[in-house]
Amino acid sequence: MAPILNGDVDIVIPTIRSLDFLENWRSFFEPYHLIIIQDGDPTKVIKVPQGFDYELYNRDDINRILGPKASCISFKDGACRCFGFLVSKKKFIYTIDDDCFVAKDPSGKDIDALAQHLDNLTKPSTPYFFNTLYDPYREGADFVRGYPFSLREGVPTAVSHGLWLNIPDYDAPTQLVKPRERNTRYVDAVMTIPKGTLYPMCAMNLAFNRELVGPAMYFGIMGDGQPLGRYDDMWAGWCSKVVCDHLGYGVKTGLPYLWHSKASNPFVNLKKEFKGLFWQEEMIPFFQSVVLPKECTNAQQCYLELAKMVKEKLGPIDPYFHKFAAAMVTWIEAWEEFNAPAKAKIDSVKSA
Ligand SMILES: O=c1ccn([C@@H]2O[C@H](COP(=O)(O)OP(=O)(O)O[C@H]3OC[C@H](O)[C@H](O)[C@H]3O)[C@@H](O)[C@H]2O)c(=O)[nH]1
Ligand SMILES: [Mn+2]
Repeated sequence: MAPILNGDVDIVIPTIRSLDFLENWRSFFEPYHLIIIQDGDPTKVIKVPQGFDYELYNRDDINRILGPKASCISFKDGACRCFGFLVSKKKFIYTIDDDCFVAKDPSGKDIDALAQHLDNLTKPSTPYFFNTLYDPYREGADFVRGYPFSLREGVPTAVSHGLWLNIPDYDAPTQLVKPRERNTRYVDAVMTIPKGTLYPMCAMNLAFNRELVGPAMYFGIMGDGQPLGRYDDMWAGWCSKVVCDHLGYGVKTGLPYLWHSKASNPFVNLKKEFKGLFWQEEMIPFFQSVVLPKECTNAQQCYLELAKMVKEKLGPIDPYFHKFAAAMVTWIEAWEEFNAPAKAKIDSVKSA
């Protein structure tokens, strides 16, 4: 793949707090364009540190730009970040939370997380056969004996999922029983998540190829007025993984690390996550059973088919999933409006 230029990347940041953390990233982020999604009170002024090239959207902007379609963008939840994915025109997205800082590798060197993500995204993935020496395209590694030569070309990588030192991304029950647990383990590896395997995608340190999988990176209707929260990235991770598996794209996890500085309130988190803790026992078998039609040849078409399946298969769990399926269609309508001129198969879903 051609080398990535600064102009090929947007950094999307959801914030309901402050952007002071950007000072810590200045040497790595200043050459790139930022898309800041200001959640919460739109009258609050969020200061962007001097010298960054950015566009900032608050709730009033989202409502003005999307009109009635704004109903598919969450309010009072980090899920609002997907508005930035929608309005971006770039090939690559990196999204990061505002309480994440530059981590150091075991040698004490600052980790340029964005550079590692872009390296992950420009090298192939190996979803069809696991390489036990991890990333075979990395300097100093290769495919091990017995690895089929017919599979060594790999497939395009659509998602790069990074990790976090210090505060781990635990669910509320785990946070409650292990309040002082910190992740101090730096694992020097990047792995492809095998085809057919789902994973808990965390959006704290996440990059993806917007052209390959952008339409499937919808973070759902969470937060204010919704029965669920903190399953925004999980939902997007399950949807994007089944879409990548169907389209023959790869998903990687591992390096880079960043430093997650603060734990969110576990009691608030428990309230947000509560229904998800048991609904996920039905959502995950649903995603594991998804078979997308071969006629679906891009992420938009796959996503509209998924929306139909969500309505049919998860709708019986709770009326929320009917709303969710409708929001998935609205998201694709908005995506088409802002991106692909070609009309997706929206009519067929609408008539379903
Ligand atoms: O109402 C809100 C709450 C938060 N944000 C922004 O979202 C980012 C994550 O917020 P926070 O660091 O408080 O949550 P964590 O529990 O650490 O994050 C995990 O869970 C929520 C997300 O899925 C996140 O990706 C996970 O890592 C941060 O930038 C907040 O400012 C918001 O916009 N609106
Ligand atoms: Mn956090």
